[in-house]
Amino acid sequence: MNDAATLPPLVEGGQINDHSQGRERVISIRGLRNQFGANVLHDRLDFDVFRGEIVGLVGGSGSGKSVLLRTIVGLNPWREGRIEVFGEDMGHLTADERSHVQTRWGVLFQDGALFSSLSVIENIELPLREHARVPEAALDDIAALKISLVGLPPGACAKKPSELSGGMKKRAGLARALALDAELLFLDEPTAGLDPISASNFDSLLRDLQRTLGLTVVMVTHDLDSLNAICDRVAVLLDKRIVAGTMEELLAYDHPWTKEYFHGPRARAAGIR
Ligand SMILES: Nc1ncnc2c1ncn2[C@@H]1O[C@H](COP(=O)(O)OP(=O)(O)OP(=O)(O)O)[C@@H](O)[C@H]1O
Repeated sequence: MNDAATLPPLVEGGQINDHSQGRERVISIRGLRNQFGANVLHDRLDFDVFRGEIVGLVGGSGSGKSVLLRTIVGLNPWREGRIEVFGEDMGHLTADERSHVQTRWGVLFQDGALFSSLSVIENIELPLREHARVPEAALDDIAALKISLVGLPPGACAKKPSELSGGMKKRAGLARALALDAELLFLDEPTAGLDPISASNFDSLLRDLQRTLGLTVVMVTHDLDSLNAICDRVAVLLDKRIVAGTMEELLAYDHPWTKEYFHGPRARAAGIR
């Protein structure tokens, strides 16, 4: 793998060109280093995410995409660097401050499966019980609202996750991630394992929710169709750093990995050119 120094030049926040003007940074990372033993995953990594955008996070297998998401949400202690979310310095929060920040984001991780012993509605009520002071009588109504928001029929409420299709499970997971009225969503390969039609329906749902709720979304994906269809910008984990830009900027970016990825046959099949 090339050394980070060989990356064509970037501007602030790992961007190819500056898109920051007049925009609020919901996430701002500077100089991040993550390392497991001798395995350095992130080094001098900068990354900005602006309010209201959907950013697709891509990169080779094992390049550290999931670890980056887990680091931002506080599930992975990092070695060096500064991470701000909503302007809060994530390295220096009290327990109360951390718990408050956590109510402003939702996560749908690959391993964040729904609890199989609970019904769909009980799964969605969990974060409401844990983090919000919602009166018991209002829990069912709020959870039912979230279930309809993600396009699940009311009949899904009482079902166990095992009774749902793959696409419905993803929607239920999304409803849980949105239970606390999150402003920011972290999704780790949300369309993995879905057939192309269900994946495309999930993408449309995400785009609709992002528009109507004003969400900011960071989404790890291997799905070039999703990248092309719904992402405003794409962030590539390259040589331990983030290179972020619009699809056009990445298509023109001079690096062997991006050239192969964005100009390969799978990209062409997804309509990227
Ligand atoms: N807690 C940990 N301890 C040690 N190594 C870890 C830990 N978490 C992740 N790794 C290693 O870090 C590397 C990056 O993992 P990560 O899951 O972030 O990759 P990824 O880019 O999401 O890959 P993929 O696209 O294959 O899912 C892998 O080699 C993984 O084994």
